[in-house]
Amino acid sequence: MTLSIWRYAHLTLALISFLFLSMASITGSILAFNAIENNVSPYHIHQIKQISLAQTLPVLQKKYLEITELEITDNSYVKIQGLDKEGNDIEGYINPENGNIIGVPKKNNKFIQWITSFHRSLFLHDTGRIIVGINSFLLFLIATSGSILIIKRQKKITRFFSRIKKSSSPQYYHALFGRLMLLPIIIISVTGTYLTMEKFNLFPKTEHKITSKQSPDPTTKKIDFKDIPLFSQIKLSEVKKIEFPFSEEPDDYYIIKLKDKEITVNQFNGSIVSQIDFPISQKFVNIGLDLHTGRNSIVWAFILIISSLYILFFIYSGFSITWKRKSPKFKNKYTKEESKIILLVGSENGTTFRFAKAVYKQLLEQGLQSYLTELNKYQSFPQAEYLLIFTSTYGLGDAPSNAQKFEILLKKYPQNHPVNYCVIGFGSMLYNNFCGFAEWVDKLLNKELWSKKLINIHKINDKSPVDFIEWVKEWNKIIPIKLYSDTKFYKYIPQGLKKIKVEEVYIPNDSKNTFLIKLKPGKIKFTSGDILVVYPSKENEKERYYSIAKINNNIQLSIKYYPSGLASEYLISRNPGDTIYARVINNTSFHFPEQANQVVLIANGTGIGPFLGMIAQNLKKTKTSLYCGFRQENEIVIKYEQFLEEQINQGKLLQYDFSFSSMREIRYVMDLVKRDKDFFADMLKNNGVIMICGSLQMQTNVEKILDEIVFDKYQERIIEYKNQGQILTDCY
Ligand SMILES: Cc1cc2nc3c(=O)[nH]c(=O)nc-3n(C[C@H](O)[C@H](O)[C@H](O)COP(=O)(O)O)c2cc1C
Repeated sequence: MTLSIWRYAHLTLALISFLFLSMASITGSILAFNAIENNVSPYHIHQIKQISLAQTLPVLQKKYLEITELEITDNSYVKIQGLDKEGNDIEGYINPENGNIIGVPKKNNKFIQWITSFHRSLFLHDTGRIIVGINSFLLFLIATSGSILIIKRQKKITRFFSRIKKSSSPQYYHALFGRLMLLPIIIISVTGTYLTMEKFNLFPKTEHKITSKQSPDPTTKKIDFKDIPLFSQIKLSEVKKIEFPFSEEPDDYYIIKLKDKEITVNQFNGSIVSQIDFPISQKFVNIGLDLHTGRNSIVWAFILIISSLYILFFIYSGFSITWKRKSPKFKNKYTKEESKIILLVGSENGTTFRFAKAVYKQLLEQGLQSYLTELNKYQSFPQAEYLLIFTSTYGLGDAPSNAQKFEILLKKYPQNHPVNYCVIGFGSMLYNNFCGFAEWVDKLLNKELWSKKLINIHKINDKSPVDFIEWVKEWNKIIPIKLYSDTKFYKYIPQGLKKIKVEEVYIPNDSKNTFLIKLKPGKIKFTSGDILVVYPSKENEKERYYSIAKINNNIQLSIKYYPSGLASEYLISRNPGDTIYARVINNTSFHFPEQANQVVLIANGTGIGPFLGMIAQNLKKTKTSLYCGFRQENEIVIKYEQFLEEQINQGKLLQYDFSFSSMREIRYVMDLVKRDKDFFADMLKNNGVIMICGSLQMQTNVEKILDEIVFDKYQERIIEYKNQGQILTDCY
């Protein structure tokens, strides 16, 4: 709830100001670029902070007949006006160390003047300045609300700069770069706001004037500049302008305008005649201008350019996040209020949606008012006559993510009239809980007083159109609304498949229970932890997911062999040189953590597969340990051991430990974790990362033990570490 308030605040502020901010960022980056140009100009005096007036003025006095004015510009150029030894007028930029003229002042570049005026006031004078000031303040609020969103995302303020779970989504980059650019953007916005407020005199401006009683003595001989103590104290960087006395009259003085005061100095004895201290707000204006424009530092001006460009990126990525959130994945023709047939879908990877959409399309073709949505969007459907549930199952018989709220919503929104329902479950017979979630949904609906079961639950194994047709036939028998009963209407021809060459198939002599296959990836981009989706037949939509190890730039898969299993049977009978059809899924949530100080990899069985690649790719030599459980020590395990020993010798792995569950002493990988409990508790406490790959049962057991371990030692819960991205899992 609070998250959405901040999110809406962040979005609303961005919506109000994005046009202005885009223009201000573009013009701001041009001006910051101009500041760099000015800084590298030969007229820019870099030692301006070291040279005093007592050094410069005598040099000028010697070189020129008369100096009327000396000015230090905002770009640290030293400019003089006066007469040369021949009595000719001079005006130019000088080198304050030798007094030589090094350039003639030019009029400001028209384009830069135009950009400056647009940046400051949008060519709207005072109104424009007010708009600019307000929008600068809005930028400050956007940065603040964005910071709060990051704190909420990271759970704790102290984790503000901790690792963000990597993904290729715009959210990830928005948050990642948002944190980096936060400080400069806050500085830009605060100084922008301050400078506008100052312009409108919103701060008190009391000047403090001190006048000396001492009257000048015209008979005294003029003393040398270098002997005037005040002139030795004042550095050129503090000066804005010096007006020299017109004549040798006693009441003609040096008027020295500094950044924070104006001093009138007696030309004969160098005493201070009067001093006006500018208000403190003037000092802040100078600091504000330095920070807002980068006029005095190339590095800061460069940071300002980068920040301005990032503001443009944040506008783009922010709107793309909102667009993705708001834009419906699917547009219904009829509303849920008027629809008679409601199709509710639970799907993680979209295949179940495909079947539901194929049915939905046919219903629309027959002019039937139908409505298709996710199970998480369940509510009351006032006109519903039929409720068709299509859902897959994940985890250990759990709901896919877009169906997790269904049980609560079902209780919350009882239908107010009888509705016929049927459930079509999508799952895989390879799992113990085949279509477990669909069964649960069927049970829940059955209990509702308003529900009437139309057809018994149908279970579809492995997205099989043949299985689906069985349900269609049953439906067609009972319901007058007819659906196509040919598999071709429900088949899916996978797109974007790549041909990949087989390099080697390693089948151990003692057991082919687990085998390795090496593939030549060609130009495909991938890394260890990504997923290879293998299609045993190009025309067939059946697919299998395998976790990739990247070793010597090849794809290596560790595969469990299922006799007569579609994909494992297919892969084990490949020969070197054969090609297979596959595609890579970029699985960013299970990549080796780049920034972790320590990583522990935990696996069982073929779960070791991606870890072999991650270890081989550990060129940074991050402290990495591996714990793995197998049934017994056999040929493939010895092959793994040999590989891991090599990695230890190369410094890519610290240590590994294997457990065996069918040897004399029965040990599971959980037992190894329990044995090294202090090590696990401490490494998590010290921001280490644990990666788990293998069976879901092993994941559940390991997480349970880790939970006990961190609770015993530090009274913490494992869920917190999971939320912080310190426990990464890829189990099946
Ligand atoms: C990690 C994982 C866990 C799964 N768990 C189960 C399960 O417990 N029971 C089951 O019947 N199917 C399970 N499946 C299979 C999916 O439910 C099945 O592939 C389904 O067709 C996917 O549909 P979807 O693409 O719409 O999400 C699992 C699949 C994966 C990848």
